[in-house]
Amino acid sequence: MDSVEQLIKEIYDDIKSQENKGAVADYIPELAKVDPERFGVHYTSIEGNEFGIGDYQTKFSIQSIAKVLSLSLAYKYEGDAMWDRVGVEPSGNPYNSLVQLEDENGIPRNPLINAGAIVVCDILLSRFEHPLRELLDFIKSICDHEEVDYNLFVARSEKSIGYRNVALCNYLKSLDNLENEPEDVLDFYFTMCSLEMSCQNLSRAFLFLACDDFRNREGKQILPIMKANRVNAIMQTCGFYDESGEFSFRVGLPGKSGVGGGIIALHPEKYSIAVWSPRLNEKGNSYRGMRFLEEFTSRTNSHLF
Ligand SMILES: NC(=O)CC[C@H](N)C(=O)O
Repeated sequence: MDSVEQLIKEIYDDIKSQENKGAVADYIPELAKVDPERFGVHYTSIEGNEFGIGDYQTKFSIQSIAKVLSLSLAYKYEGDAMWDRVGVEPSGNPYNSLVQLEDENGIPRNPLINAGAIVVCDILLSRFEHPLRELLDFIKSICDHEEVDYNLFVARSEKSIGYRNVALCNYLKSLDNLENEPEDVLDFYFTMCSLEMSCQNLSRAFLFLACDDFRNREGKQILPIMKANRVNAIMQTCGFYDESGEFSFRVGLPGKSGVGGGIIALHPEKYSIAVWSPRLNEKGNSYRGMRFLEEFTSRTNSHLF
């Protein structure tokens, strides 16, 4: 463990001493207020060894990282029937793109782009009486009941400018791929994206996807192994939108980014690691997060390929 700690510290210090590039996502007014120089990393091994550095305990807006959690919950209950409504192919397009939906009859390419995540929200809305509470309980069950919550200021802030997501949602409805009213689905989507977690919360929470026989504190398995494997496969191929190939190439792990500047990545049967740094590259992924993880998997020789 010492050497992993040492390595994380070295890479962290090294990247911190270099110019920080990119820009904070300011299209969501609340997110524009975040200090762009925040930088945190937290590592959790499947044996439970942990190490954090920098702002690893500060909660931030996890945004699209939440899409993996809602997908896991929906897949757990809905099973393979959900793949009739959302695909599992990389889109090669930005996360909020509308272009493929018309050609592909309203079936989004995958559940990690906005259109696909909106369909997943619709599935949860139809299945549960209190879907937001259900999602939060699910997350608490995987992160040892730590304090995590939605930030309703961020949700409202996104709603005030969420025109593209309104368009996506209405379009899905017109193509018959939403059961609920677009307004309700969007409220759920924006609130889900407003979830706040720290790097420490995230790397602990994602162990259920890294570890085949993961059991939470109550001794429960969260997802059957084959389902967890498939969620990982979707993260590997679709977790970084039109930079998914690049992340696979450079970092070589399943992972997911969010416009709040967070990235979670995991190595099956070894560890889960979260990085937060709000400045984003032009594809909307954390500049330092990508750099850190590339260095980390190169120097630990844990690129999966
Ligand atoms: N990539 C992201 O994190 C995008 C999520 C954000 N809530 C949006 O829909 O624009």
